[in-house]
Amino acid sequence: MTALPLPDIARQMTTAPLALDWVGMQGIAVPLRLHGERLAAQADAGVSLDKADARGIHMSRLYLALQRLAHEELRPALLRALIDDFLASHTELSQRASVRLHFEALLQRPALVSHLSGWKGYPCELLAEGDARHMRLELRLQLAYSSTCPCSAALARQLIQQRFASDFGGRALEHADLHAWLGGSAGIAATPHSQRSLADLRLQLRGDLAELPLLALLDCAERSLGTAVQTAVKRADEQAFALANGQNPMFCEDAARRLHHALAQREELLAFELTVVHAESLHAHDAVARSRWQREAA
Ligand SMILES: Nc1nc2c(ncn2[C@@H]2O[C@H](COP(=O)(O)OP(=O)(O)OP(=O)(O)O)[C@@H](O)[C@H]2O)c(=O)[nH]1
Repeated sequence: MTALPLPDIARQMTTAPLALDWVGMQGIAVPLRLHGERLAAQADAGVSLDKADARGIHMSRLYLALQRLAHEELRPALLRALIDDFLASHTELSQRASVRLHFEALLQRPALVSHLSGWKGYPCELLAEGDARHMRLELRLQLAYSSTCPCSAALARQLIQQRFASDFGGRALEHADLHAWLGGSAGIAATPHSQRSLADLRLQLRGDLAELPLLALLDCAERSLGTAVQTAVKRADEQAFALANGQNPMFCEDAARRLHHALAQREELLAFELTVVHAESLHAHDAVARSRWQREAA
């Protein structure tokens, strides 16, 4: 091949000058290091194109800067360094930069009672965006849980009472009869409906955090709900789950409030927006609640 100079279109001037909010690439495959483990991720990386007459940005420079994700632990400082790299490689062109990472955090979760554990995948998204001075960091987490309808639970209890009145009305109660009745199908004449539900948390993190509080925030959210979906399950675990559901009936409003109150206590957060979706088994549509919070200025 002859060593002719290669045409460089990105360095040309455009004939239709206009600054652009964001230019970059989406869906770049990258490995991440999280808690020392390697994870597969997809990255969206870009910069603003502030120089209105510049033809294009230099995509390869952003792509190459992303390669450090493969070697360094994913923490806020690494994202800050990436934003700085993006801007330093586009000094004439861009004032703002962003990187968004999509990945699944695979975490080992213990069973409720037995000594078993299993793996649970949590869809995550981490966005860092900013200029040379400020960086906004947003962590999006999704977690699944079970919600039992409190209205349905009350209606079921009423039916059980009615069945009790019809089976035992007008006769003296014998402990043994009642015990047997409770343990049979007559004693649970109706069951409340429950459904797999999803919490979608968009959490704005403080910029000065040394580590990503991903696990702590997931734990906090799952604790507040009380009925996170399980991994390894033996009958003893299933019974504990039935108890947790029975003690925790939740409308979508209840779930949103529980999460809100728990997350608003977290020091790592500046703001959040949360959505809970209960994929109703009573209806063919979902019940949804949203809530927002912002830390008051000190
Ligand atoms: N700006 C821009 N580049 C694109 C686009 N689609 C593909 N590319 C390619 O991205 C490649 C990398 O661009 P640059 O980073 O400018 O590559 P380069 O000129 O070899 O690198 P530098 O010498 O660092 O500027 C080029 O081959 C472009 O053709 C696009 O829509 N916009």
